[in-house]
Amino acid sequence: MRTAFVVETVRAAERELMARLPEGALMQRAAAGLAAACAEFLGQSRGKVYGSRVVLLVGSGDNGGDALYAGARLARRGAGVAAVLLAPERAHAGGLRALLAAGGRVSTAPERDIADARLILDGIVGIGGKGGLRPDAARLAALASDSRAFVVAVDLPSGVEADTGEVRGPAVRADATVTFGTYKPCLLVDPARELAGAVRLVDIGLELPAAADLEALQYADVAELLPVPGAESDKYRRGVVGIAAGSARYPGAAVLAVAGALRGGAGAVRYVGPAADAVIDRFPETLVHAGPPSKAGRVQAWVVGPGLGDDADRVRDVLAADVPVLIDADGLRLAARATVRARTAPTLLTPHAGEAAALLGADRAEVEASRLPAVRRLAESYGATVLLKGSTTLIAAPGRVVRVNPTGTSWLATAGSGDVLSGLAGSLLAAGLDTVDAASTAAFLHGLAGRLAAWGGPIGAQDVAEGVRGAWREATRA
Ligand SMILES: NC(=O)C1=CN([C@@H]2O[C@H](COP(=O)(O)OP(=O)(O)OC[C@H]3O[C@@H](n4cnc5c(N)ncnc54)[C@H](O)[C@@H]3O)[C@@H](O)[C@H]2O)[C@@H](O)CC1
Ligand SMILES: [K+]
Repeated sequence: MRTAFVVETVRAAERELMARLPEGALMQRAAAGLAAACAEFLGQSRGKVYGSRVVLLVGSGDNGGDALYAGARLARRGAGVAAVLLAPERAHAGGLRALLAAGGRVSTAPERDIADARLILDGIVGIGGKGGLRPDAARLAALASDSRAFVVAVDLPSGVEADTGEVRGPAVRADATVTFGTYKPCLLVDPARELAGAVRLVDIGLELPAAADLEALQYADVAELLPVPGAESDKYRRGVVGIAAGSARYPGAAVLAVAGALRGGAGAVRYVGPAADAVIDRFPETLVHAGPPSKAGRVQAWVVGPGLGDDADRVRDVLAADVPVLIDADGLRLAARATVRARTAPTLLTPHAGEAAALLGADRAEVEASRLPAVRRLAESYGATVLLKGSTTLIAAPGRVVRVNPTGTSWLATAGSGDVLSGLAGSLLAAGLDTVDAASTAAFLHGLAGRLAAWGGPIGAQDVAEGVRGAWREATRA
């Protein structure tokens, strides 16, 4: 599991460690890791450290100190290093001395130095940043982001909100971020994540609490969670998932949800609704039923909503079932909050940003700008697990660590792709995973399937569904 911690927790762990180490030791560890990563970045772009022009953007805190010490190390290896000091009298004194002693200099022409640089280190602010970047810092951030240089953010891109991933004003756009001790939430959650580039973690020996503030499944976690049929399995023991989706107007949503469900590990898929012919045509293995969901026969989990139109009765009937229910698309509009809260079996909501905004009474843009607070709020207000779809899909449940999906791809932003995801997650629920595991495993497979299917080109929702098997294989092989 990849984990991230908020600033307060990182600070506490740093204090605890600093008390046991000689003064400055922690910063030296950080700077050494940072310099090594920079040397590698310089090497990768077919050059070398010796003779490379490096510019340090130095704020007045320890983030600037890291940049200065790392710059000193690069200068000792022959790089031409210039430091742009935002507040010369408050720059980290030890770091500046080290840089000058190693042959580095203070820039007197920042614009020219930045334009000539091959590598820029953003040491403007780290976890001590408060509010939006001040104007002089914002100007440097813009110069660096627009430059031809490879930009390395120190700890995090200056200007982003460390704990939430929000970006409220100007910020550095980095090609890579070298972060210390642990990931911070902003390195995993958009819009900040997008500004971080490739993230490198430098171990500085922090001891962090067992419960993270944010976590992301890795291949090994997914492999462990995915249900594998045993010798004693039959279709009922593997779980039956019910799909209440589709309408005369939108039969395709039913087909796609079933397509996802068939690849999600349940032993059988039961379809209930008016699109049975379309479903059977495409997937003859589906069990279909024309009456209300409660009369369809036993299922271990329901998916309700994709392409449902205004069929509130079907939603009400499904919500009355005493099994886990996934609510998506039209179902989200039709499910009363009080009904969801009153359920005793688990509920999983899977809105995209627009649907989440409608449920929260907020703006879509606001939800997209602050995904992490939004998904937490929604989970609390419904007393349910919420999977918020988007550029970084998040999964929250009351009392649980929020999960972020690491496998997304923008090619998944295609019609019907969400229907496949809901079927897939519903199938995993029926197979016995809890709501958080089912949602995060489904998002992981779905993202991977999208990537495998896309290969850098456009895809449709059917391609994603067909990619799930390959994704499953890849996840369990690792
Ligand atoms: N505390 C530790 O033990 C370690 C800290 N390290 C580094 O230290 C950083 C934290 O250092 P600090 O606590 O000094 O804080 P920062 O250096 O992150 O930021 C504080 C400084 O930035 C300025 N600042 C704050 N908000 C600003 C804004 N909106 N616009 C412009 N300037 C702003 C402040 O005036 C202050 O001088 C970490 O991110 C990391 O890079 C590492 O050296 C590892 C060890
Ligand atoms: K920074």
